[in-house]
Amino acid sequence: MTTTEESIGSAVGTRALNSYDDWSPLREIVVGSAAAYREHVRDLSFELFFYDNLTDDNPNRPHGYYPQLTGGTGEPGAPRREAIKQRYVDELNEDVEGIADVLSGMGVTVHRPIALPAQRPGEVRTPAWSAPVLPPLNIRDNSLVLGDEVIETSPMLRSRYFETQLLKPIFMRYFAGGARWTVMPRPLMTDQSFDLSRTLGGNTETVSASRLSPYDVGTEMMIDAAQCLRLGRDLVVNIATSNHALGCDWLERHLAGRFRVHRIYNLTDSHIDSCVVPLRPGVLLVRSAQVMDRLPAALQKWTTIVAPEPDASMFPAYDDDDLILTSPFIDLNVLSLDEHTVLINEANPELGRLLERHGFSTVPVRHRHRRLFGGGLHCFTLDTVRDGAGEDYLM
Ligand SMILES: NC(=[NH2+])NCCC[C@H](N)C(=O)O
Repeated sequence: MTTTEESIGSAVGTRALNSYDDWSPLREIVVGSAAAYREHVRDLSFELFFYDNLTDDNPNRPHGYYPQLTGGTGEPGAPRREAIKQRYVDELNEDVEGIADVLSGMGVTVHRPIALPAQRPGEVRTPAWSAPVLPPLNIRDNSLVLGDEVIETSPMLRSRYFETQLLKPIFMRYFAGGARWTVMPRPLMTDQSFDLSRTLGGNTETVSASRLSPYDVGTEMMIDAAQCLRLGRDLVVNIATSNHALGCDWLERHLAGRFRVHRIYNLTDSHIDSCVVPLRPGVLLVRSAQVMDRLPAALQKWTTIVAPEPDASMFPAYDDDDLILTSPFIDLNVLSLDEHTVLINEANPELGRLLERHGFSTVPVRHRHRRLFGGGLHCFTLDTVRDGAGEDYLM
C-alpha cells in the first residue's frame, strides 16, 4: 500500500527502522516526490554542486563561464532562474508514481514525503540568505539511514536546506517505533562557507566576486548522505572538498564504536552512487574498472560488474536549453530488492542483460528524465527497512 499521509506519532503499520546495506531484502522505502518542480535556480551552491555536470554534460551549451559566482544577470547576487519544461515534469511525476506502484505491488511498504503544494512551494529563509524550495525528489541525498538511526546530513544546496522537513511524518513514526533520529549541524552556508578549490581555474571566472556576509564563519561542514556507501558495519565516504572532510569528521566521531568509516578521495565530485553500487556481499556494480583503485583495500577483493558504456540513444533527446544534471552513467544507479533482484531503468536493456548473465533477476521500470533531475532509481528512494544487520562484510 502506498502511504501518502502518515498518521503522525503512530508506529502502527511501520516496522522498526533498520537499514544497513543496499542489498538485503527490502521491506520499507520512501519514494521521493517531484510535485511542483518548476525551475533551476542557479545560485552559488547550485553552480558548485553541479559544476562537473555543467561543464562536462552540457556540450551544446556555452560553458565557458561556469560557475557564475557573481549570480548571473540582474542585481548582484540574484541567481538566474531557468524554467523546466512542464512536459518533463509531468513525465517525471508519471514515472516516479509508476515506480512507487511497482514497489508496493512487490510487497514493499512505500512511504511518501509531504508533497510541495503546486501553487505556493515556498522559500527557504535563514538570517543569511533565502532560496526557493526544491521538491523532495532525490531523498537519498540528505538522509543517511544507518541501522536504527537516521541522520539528516548537512546540506550542500541552499534550495534543499530544509528538505528533510518534508520527511518529518515518516521520521516521527520511526522515532515512535524506537529509532534514533539525529540532525547534523546546519551550515550558515554563506558564499564563504564553500571550498572552491575543485572549481577554481579552468573555466571559472570572477571567484573574487563571491560575496561577504555578516554571517561568514569560514569553511563549514557540508556533506550528503549519498556520498556514503553502506556496507553493514562499514561506511565508505567519498570526499572531494574540505566541506566534505569536515562532514566526515563529524560522522566518524558520531558513529565511533558503532560503524567504521573509510574515507576515499575524489572518486567523484560528491555522490557515490553513479560510480559504485553494491549488489550483494562480494559484488559491486561499477562505472569503470578504475573505480576499484580508489576503494578501500578490503573492497578491492570484491567481484566487479562494469556497467555498459552509456549510449546517447538510451536517453531522450534534449534541447540545448535543457540543463543536464547527471553524467550518462546514471543508469548504474539501481535499487536492489534483495540479493538477487534489481530494479533497473527499462531504457537500458544492456545493463539488464549484463546483470542477468551474473545471475540477477531484473525488474525494468520507466524513468525517462533521470539526466534532467539529477538522479536515478537509487537517488529518489530511501530504504528504511531491510532485513540485513550491521555485519562485517570487509573481513
Ligand atoms: N544520489 C544522487 N543524487 N546521485 C546522483 C549522482 C549523479 C552523479 N553526480 C552523476 O552525474 O552521475
